[in-house]
Amino acid sequence: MKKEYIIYKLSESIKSTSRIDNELFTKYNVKRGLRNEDHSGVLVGLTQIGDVVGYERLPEGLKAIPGRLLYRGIDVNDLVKGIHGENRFGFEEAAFLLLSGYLPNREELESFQSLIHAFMPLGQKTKMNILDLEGSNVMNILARCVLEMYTFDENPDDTSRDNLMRQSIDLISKFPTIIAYAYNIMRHSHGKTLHIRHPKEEYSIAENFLYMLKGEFSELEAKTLDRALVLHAEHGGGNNSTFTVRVTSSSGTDTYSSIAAAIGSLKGPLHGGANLAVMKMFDHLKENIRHWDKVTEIDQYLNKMLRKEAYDHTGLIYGIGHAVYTISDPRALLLKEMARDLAKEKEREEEYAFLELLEERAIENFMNFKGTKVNKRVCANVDFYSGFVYDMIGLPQEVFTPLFAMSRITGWTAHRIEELNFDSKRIIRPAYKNVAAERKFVPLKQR
Ligand SMILES: CC(=O)SCCNC(=O)CCNC(=O)[C@H](O)C(C)(C)COP(=O)(O)OP(=O)(O)OC[C@H]1O[C@@H](n2cnc3c(N)ncnc32)[C@H](O)[C@@H]1OP(=O)(O)O
Ligand SMILES: O=C([O-])CC(=O)C(=O)O
Repeated sequence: MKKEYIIYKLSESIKSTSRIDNELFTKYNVKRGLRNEDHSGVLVGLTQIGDVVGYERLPEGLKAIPGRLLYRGIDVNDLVKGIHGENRFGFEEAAFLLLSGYLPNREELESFQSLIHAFMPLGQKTKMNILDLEGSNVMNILARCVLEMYTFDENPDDTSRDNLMRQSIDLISKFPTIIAYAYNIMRHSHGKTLHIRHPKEEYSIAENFLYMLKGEFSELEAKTLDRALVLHAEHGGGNNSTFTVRVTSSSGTDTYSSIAAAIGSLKGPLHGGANLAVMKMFDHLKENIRHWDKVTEIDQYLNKMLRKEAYDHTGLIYGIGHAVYTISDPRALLLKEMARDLAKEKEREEEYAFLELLEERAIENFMNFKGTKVNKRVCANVDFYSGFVYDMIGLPQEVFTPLFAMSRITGWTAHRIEELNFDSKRIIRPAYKNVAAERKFVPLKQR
């Protein structure tokens, strides 16, 4: 048999082997996607790190409320506005808060920042290895670099508290360097001059990232990036990538394996990869909708998308909808404010107005399209405006999802530490009901 034919035959078999009737999920009370009938998540763990609030639980059922996000009990709105009100960079502080459970005093913050600076440079060998890592996707290169860090760690498998904390701070510090270098090396493979800049001690993580990525940057760009990093740092234990960290950590595996798995999860377009998917979709809509302010034309196109007749034929409008938030995602509101202000500054108000109208029309068209079949409101999520913000501060699309990882590594490591350190921990192992019939083995010559 030709190799194409055997692949075709095996792939055809998927049609029947992966078909599972919808009614069976109801019959066996299976919580699809670990979600209850009312769309709320199945409770699978307890945490003290982050709280994602989208509804109130009343005796008569769930009541949707405007979304709130808390890091170690502190509202993320207050954190962002508090730090930026003091005109400071805040991502390091958010990382400290998530890892330790409390806000650092000045001396603790300065020591933590020094530690980050000490960990930020890559060893010569890692640098050379990144040069060698061919690839066209920074998330993929990042995951491979993380797996490589295992080799350079003298104590990679030790899950004691001290070692976990050291590894966590090392990863938080090195992600910006790896991502900036990986992007520049990728550009280099397309014929551009290669710049490998050493991180500077006087710079914050946001400034260092911009410096290593593109050399020159403005104060506005660095502060904007810093704010976006604070906003993406943590989202409870249930989001797909953090849950991946918790699942893999519960088996006792090493930090690098667990974090590489989380990077893979975040890359998906339904999760962190949506920030890139939104920008690609936006580029497409800018080209395919002639009048950016004409509601009927926009509605027509969005409906075609929902019917899987246009764009990528998935039926999805990226950046819209969330597993927990229904009325609003607090991060999207802040990013929208940032997008609006930057658009004014960068004279891109027409594009901003189009994106804002797309948000409104997407929500309305989704509700009309699904009708009562989906008894849930949708709202713009964190990924709806972030790509536009990054674009306006001169960041290339290739680093959009890596930036999410560069921030979320803080939440991931905090959750890994928690998973490995609570007394009543247990390996995460849910059940799958087999719904296929049992069959007899048939000897090869009788088939
Ligand atoms: C950082 C983050 O991860 S934020 C999320 C980023 N992802 C995106 O922006 C991708 C687009 N959005 C989505 O795919 C979804 O809204 C998710 C993955 C975020 C949440 O998914 P779920 O919790 O399963 O959504 P929910 O239970 O509300 O879905 C209900 C129905 O609406 C559909 N739906 C949800 N969002 C969308 C959307 N943006 N476009 C079209 N249909 C959607 C679902 O496919 C589902 O349809 P079905 O009942 O026919 O299967
Ligand atoms: O919570 C989720 O499902 C996804 C999300 O918004 C995040 O991880 O930031």
